[in-house]
Amino acid sequence: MSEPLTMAMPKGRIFDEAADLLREAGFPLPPEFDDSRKLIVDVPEADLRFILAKPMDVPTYVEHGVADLGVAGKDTMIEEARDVYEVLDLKISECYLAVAALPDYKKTDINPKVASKYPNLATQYFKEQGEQVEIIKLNGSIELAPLVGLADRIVDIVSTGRTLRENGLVELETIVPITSRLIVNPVSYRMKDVRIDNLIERLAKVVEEEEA
Ligand SMILES: Nc1ncnc2c1ncn2[C@@H]1O[C@H](COP(=O)(O)OP(=O)(O)OP(=O)(O)O)[C@@H](O)[C@H]1O
Ligand SMILES: O=P(O)(O)OC[C@H]1O[C@H](OP(=O)(O)OP(=O)(O)O)[C@H](O)[C@@H]1O
Repeated sequence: MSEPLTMAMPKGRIFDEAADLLREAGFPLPPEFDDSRKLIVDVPEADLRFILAKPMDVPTYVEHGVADLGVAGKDTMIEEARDVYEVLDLKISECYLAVAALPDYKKTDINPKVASKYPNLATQYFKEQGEQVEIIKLNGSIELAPLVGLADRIVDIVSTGRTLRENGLVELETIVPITSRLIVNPVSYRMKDVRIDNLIERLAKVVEEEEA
C-alpha cells in the first residue's frame, strides 16, 4: 500500500467551500469532517489524509513537503511567496485586496503609516507605486487602525464591503482580486504525479461546471 496523498486544508472560511468542491469531485469526505476538532483526518476511502492548518500556514506545510497539496488564498500565496506550484484556481472565497482610509484622508509625505496583515504584499505594492510608507503589521481587525490613529491607511481584504462601511472607511485603490488556489509541492508533483494529476483534473472539472 502506498502512502495516502496529504492535503493541507485551511481552517476558517475557505474550509467549507473547499470541502464541498472535494465532495462534488467525488471524494467521499465524512460529514463529521466539517465539525471535527481533529487536526489530522484520514479518509482512506479517498486515499487522502487531511491536515488542518491556519490559512496563512498552508503554503509552509506544502513547501516543506509534509503536505503534498493544499488550498490557499491568493493573498496568502503572494504574502508568503513559498516555493510551491499553484496548479488550479478553485474560484472560491472570492474577495479582493484594497487600500482604504477614513474619508477625510489626505496623502502626506510625513511619516505615512499603513496597517496590514500582509506586510510583504503591502511593502511591494507601495514600492511599485513609488511611495515610501511605514508598514504596521497587525493580525486582524485591521479596520480599527485608522479609527484610533495607529495608521492613516490600511491594506486589507474586502468582500461585501460591509466592514469598511460599518467603520466609516472608504476604499482608495483596488490592489488585486483574490480567490483560493490548489497548490502542490514540487517534489510530490514529480513523485506522485498520477494521483495528483487525477485530483487536479477532477477538481478542475467541478470548477468548470460551477462556472458554466
Ligand atoms: N471576507 C472575506 N470574504 C471572502 N474571503 C475572504 C474574506 N476574508 C478572507 N478571505 C479569504 O479567506 C482566507 C482565509 O481567511 P480566514 O478569515 O478564514 O482566515 P484568517 O483571517 O487568515 O485566519 P484567522 O482569522 O484564523 O487568523 C484568506 O486568506 C482570504 O483568501
Ligand atoms: O468586506 P467584508 O465582507 O466585510 O469582509 C472583509 C473583512 O473580512 C476579513 O476579516 P475577518 O472576518 O477574517 O476578520 P479579521 O479582521 O479578524 O481577519 C477582512 O480582513 C475584512 O475585515
